[in-house]
Amino acid sequence: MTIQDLKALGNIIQDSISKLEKQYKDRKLDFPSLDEPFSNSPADALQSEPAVVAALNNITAASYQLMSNVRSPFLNILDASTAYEITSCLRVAEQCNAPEILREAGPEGAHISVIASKNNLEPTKLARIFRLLATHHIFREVKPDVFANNRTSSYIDTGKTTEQLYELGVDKHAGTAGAAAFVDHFVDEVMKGSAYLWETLISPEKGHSFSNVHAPINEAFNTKSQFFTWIEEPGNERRFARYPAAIRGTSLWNSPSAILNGYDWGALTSDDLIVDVGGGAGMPAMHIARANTDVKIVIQEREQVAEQGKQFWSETYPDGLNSGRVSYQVHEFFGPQPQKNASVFILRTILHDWPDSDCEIILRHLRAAATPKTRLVIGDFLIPYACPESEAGASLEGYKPIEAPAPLLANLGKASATAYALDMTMFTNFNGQERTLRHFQDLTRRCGWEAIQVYRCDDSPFGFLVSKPV
Ligand SMILES: C[S@@+](CC[C@H](N)C(=O)[O-])C[C@H]1O[C@@H](n2cnc3c(N)ncnc32)[C@H](O)[C@@H]1O
Repeated sequence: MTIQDLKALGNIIQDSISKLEKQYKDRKLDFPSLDEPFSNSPADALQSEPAVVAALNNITAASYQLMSNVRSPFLNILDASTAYEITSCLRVAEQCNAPEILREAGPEGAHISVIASKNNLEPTKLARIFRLLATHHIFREVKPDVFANNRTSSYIDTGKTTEQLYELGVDKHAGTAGAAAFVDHFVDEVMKGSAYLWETLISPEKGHSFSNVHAPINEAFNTKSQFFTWIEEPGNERRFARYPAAIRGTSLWNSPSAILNGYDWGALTSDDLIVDVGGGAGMPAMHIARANTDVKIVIQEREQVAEQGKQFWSETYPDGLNSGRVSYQVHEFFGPQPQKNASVFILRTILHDWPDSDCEIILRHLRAAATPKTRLVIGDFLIPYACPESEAGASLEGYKPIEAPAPLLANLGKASATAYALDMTMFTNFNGQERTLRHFQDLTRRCGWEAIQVYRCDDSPFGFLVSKPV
């Protein structure tokens, strides 16, 4: 990197800010302030517009690349070596219900002793934890030892009162979109599992294995159970209870309409049936059901999760279930598929949970139940390389590699980082993985499906791959 390259990065930032300014000015809005709590305002909603997303991605990628260039290698590597401290501190803040306590305190904030006493914790230790977070722009220290929410910290506010939260046996995440549960899952079992990545790689038994019980989480928690079995075992009650809410949170990592752009749902009629295989609490299905009020949807899940899902629907969109248009079916996807007349099978964030050999079993069962008109919609990250794709890339209708202006990394670096973090999470929990488009094309072809189209929002590497039976 030369001074010219630094200037080029600076120019990308300047240009992108000018584009943002125009988008906001045109609508007579101001850009949301980091100091203010998140609200579902028009200014917030504008952040999902493709032109705005493109500018935000360029700013994110360029500023992180600029920062990485100008800092000393030792400080860069030290930051990377201690990133887990942010994770640990975030866990404390979430467990303490700090976003909710600070919402009630208002913009003036609350002295750390308020958070400490509500949680029976030592206040000076807690202040240091919140100061680290504030230094990373999560919470604000408005006066010495007085903290307030900011845009980022308030995003994991469940909206519940502190009185509700400290009631015995309360389900903190019930009825929420899942942001806090998502954090809670990552900062607990995923972080602990991830700490054993190296031990797993060098394990004579697990290192070269693609078995679903040879994941870092198996090493970390000394268990031989696959993740979905393990999380239902005694001792994991809290983890299991929050898991469906955490999965709801996966609908927040790109614009809420991403699933709606994932297929031509509007073309489906009341004669059509969508089968959401491993549909979880059914957040993506709920988006589809609200947008297309004709189509029928069956959400298939394991028994306990189906019960959790029904509970969530009855709290948030009871009409879906009451009208009979949406229903849950208990089904394990490693067995034969009972729905033989589906227009669409959805597998959203399912295949990334499993190594290839397990995905093949799932895909073959769906293929056996497919009619010639059935379409398979796989929703997962389509992992870009960190270099220009050229001959390594795949091509398919609707697929275009990310176009990053030089000298940005070809995959937009920090702006695409979630995809790679999720890839490592899939490794950690399941010995699963996120896949490139070509990997998906090969995998589906082996199971009697032909990939025909990609639908992807421009805002992230997350995409929807449509296949037809061959
Ligand atoms: C990552 S979640 C995805 C949920 C949903 N598709 C979504 O995108 O929100 C994976 C889901 O697979 C379900 N699952 C795991 N093993 C299963 C099995 N053998 N049969 C059916 N569902 C299973 C889990 O209960 C979990 O809800």
